[in-house]
Amino acid sequence: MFTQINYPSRLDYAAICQRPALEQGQLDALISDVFRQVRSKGDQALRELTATYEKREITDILYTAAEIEDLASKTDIALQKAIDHAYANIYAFHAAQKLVPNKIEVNPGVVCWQKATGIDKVGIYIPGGTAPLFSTVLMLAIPARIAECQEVVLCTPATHPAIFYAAKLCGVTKMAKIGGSQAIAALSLGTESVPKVYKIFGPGNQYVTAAKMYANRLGTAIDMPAGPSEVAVYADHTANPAYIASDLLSQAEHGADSQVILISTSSDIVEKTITEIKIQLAELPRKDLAEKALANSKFILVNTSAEAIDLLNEYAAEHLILACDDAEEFSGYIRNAGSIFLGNYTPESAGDYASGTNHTLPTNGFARAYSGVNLDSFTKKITLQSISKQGLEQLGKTIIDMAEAESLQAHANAVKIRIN
Ligand SMILES: NC(=O)c1ccc[n+]([C@@H]2O[C@H](COP(=O)([O-])OP(=O)(O)OC[C@H]3O[C@@H](n4cnc5c(N)ncnc54)[C@H](O)[C@@H]3O)[C@@H](O)[C@H]2O)c1
Ligand SMILES: N[C@H](CO)Cc1c[nH]c[nH+]1
Ligand SMILES: [Zn+2]
Repeated sequence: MFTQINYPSRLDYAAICQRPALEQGQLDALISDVFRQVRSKGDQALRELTATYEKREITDILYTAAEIEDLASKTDIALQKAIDHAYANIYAFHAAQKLVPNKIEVNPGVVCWQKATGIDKVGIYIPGGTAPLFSTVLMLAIPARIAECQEVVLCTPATHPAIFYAAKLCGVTKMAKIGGSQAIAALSLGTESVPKVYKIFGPGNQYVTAAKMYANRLGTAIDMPAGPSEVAVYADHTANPAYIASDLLSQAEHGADSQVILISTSSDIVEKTITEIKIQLAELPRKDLAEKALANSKFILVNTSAEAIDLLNEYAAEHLILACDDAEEFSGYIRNAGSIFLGNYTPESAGDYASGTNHTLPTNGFARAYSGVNLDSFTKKITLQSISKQGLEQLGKTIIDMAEAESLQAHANAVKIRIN
């Protein structure tokens, strides 16, 4: 079902950190062909690729305002309330990330500061291959709204009413009926119906993620590689095996190429978690997908918490659950993870939906170098400075000395002409 590894050495870490992946050469060929088709045939390519990869017929690429309104109104009332609650929490957490204006007088008369401006045109991808992830609408459209992005283009292959309800709530009006790598190509290149954007956001399967990385090479910014979901759980003797099993299964059910990892100092916890997984798995509607993901997964026994820390930092999980004594102190030793969940009462699904943090997170070890989506992802920072004549008189010699040493006389002259 999964691989059990007892007391690995550092030499085993590279193999443990491997995620399931499609054959790279074939994936690259598919993605470059999709981009080629979208570049040459625009909307018509989107219709053809949707028929090929999704067995769906589409005529108009964009939803009309009336269609959005109609679909949104079909959302169950209890679900509307849940989405409203999640909206408020996600909004509050992201609004608190706004840059506080801070002018610094670095020398008398020399003042520097920053301002953040929203990226004008952004594309947000909402996954919908095997599950309609309307929660992702909130995760992307809320920070886009707070950042005051001027144009937000939403692409999704899914048609669940809640996607439209969430989009309406967040003020998104441009929605395209397209998914997969063809949606990413459309956002990157532009077509008759889909505007070309400056930055593409959102999670997705390996096709979507590879397409985002391809778009990035063409010059469109992306949030980060946010591919197949994963979770690592660190559990000591204080953990609850039933809770751990539920958390591991919550990410395993995302797709066959998800991966879940349990690292524990207790063989008893590992054994009991395995038993719990079997019990809980049997009841899941997405049992088949979860089972396939478990086949990619690893349960690892380590000697000490220090070894666990080492391995967790190497693995750089998208989600890390710390089911251990003094989880907050333990979290201080974690350098690489997308998002950390502390203690026995913080399930990972809280962050997926409603606690307020963003669920669009780096996978496949990219948490070593990337952050998850946050308000900053939707902004650029512009620096500003204002120098008085007296300020320039004081700073001038430093600038002139440095410019002349770099053999850039015109740079030095721009100061000399003002102060001499
Ligand atoms: N990292 C994160 O932040 C995060 C967040 C949410 C979801 N996810 C992940 O997003 C993924 C969603 O995947 P999904 O497949 O359900 O939806 P998706 O919308 O990402 O992809 C579905 C689309 O992929 C295309 N596709 C499918 N098979 C193809 C093939 N053989 N060739 C070419 N194109 C193909 C189709 O166009 C299809 O509509 C899951 O892996 C999930 O774990 C990640
Ligand atoms: N766990 C996903 C991120 O990897 C996000 C999500 C959305 N809905 C459910 N889960
Ligand atoms: Zn999830």
